[in-house]
Amino acid sequence: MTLHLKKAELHCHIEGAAPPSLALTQAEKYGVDVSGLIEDGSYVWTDFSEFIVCYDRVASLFRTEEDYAVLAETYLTELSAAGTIYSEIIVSPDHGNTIGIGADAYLRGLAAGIAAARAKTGIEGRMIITIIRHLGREAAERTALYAARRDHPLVTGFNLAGEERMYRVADFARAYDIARDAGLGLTIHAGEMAGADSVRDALDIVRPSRISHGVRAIEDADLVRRIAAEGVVLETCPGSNIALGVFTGFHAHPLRALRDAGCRVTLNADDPPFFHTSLSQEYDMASEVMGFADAEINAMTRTAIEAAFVDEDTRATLLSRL
Ligand SMILES: Nc1ncnc2[nH]cnc12
Ligand SMILES: [Zn+2]
Repeated sequence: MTLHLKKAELHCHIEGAAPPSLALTQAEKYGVDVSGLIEDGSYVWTDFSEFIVCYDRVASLFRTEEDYAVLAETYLTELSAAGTIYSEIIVSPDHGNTIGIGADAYLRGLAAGIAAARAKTGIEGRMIITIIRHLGREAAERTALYAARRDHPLVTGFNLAGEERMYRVADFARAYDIARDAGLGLTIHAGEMAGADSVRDALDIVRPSRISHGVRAIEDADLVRRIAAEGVVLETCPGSNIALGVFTGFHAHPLRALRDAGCRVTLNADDPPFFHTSLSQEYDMASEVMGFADAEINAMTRTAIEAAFVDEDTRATLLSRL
């Protein structure tokens, strides 16, 4: 168990953090039939494409500012109970538009949830606006412009999620230029469902300080050396990778190999209940199955705080709490 360890998370999609029990409550509230979506208390999907469909169906059960406030507060409160002092949630204004409340109300709700959790528990939270790869370039640039204009103190970063096997990183170069010019921290999903080329493109074109996943860089030793040399931080999510079949199990996951090669690595839960995990379970697995000592896990937590998209005063305060 790692309950005694402080924790920090850089990578959790907020709709992907909704427990099935909360999704069921939402479905009842809106009279939505969830057969085929939730069975025996678990989300139903079999591969990445189905996972994305399932994710979008769950997201559609959150329809008001208050629904989003409850979701963020619930998740962050649970994280705090496991010793977590910092969390970046990945948020998607496109979902706010899809459900009809609009991006502003969507972010307002999430921000209220973050503030409520902080007031109750002290956990610090930030929002990373994501563009969604399979929605294409125009939608991405629209969302990037929105992120650049939306000068909210809790919105501090920019990401690209969705189907990595669609489009090329170059198609999102302008969206990232907009986000970079706006001063947002940059990270990008790469090296999860696609291989080393995708990670190399992400580094060349986006020049991010972090990569979401990045674990398939292990397929190319030169690329691993480059990630280590450039100090790019990997937001690894082992449980997610295993659930999605990227690796066959924890014994086959490259977290340790990447760390031993000098890459800066962190532990994250991605979409915890979809992948039957949680941040504390990722820490437990790192300790009990992957064999990392407490000091090595603490180093990953410190790396997360060092790489967090926060102002320097907040970073210093968080580091002092470790
Ligand atoms: N693991 C993941 N990869 C890409 N896009 C996602 N959106 C939600 N979870 C995701
Ligand atoms: Zn992710």
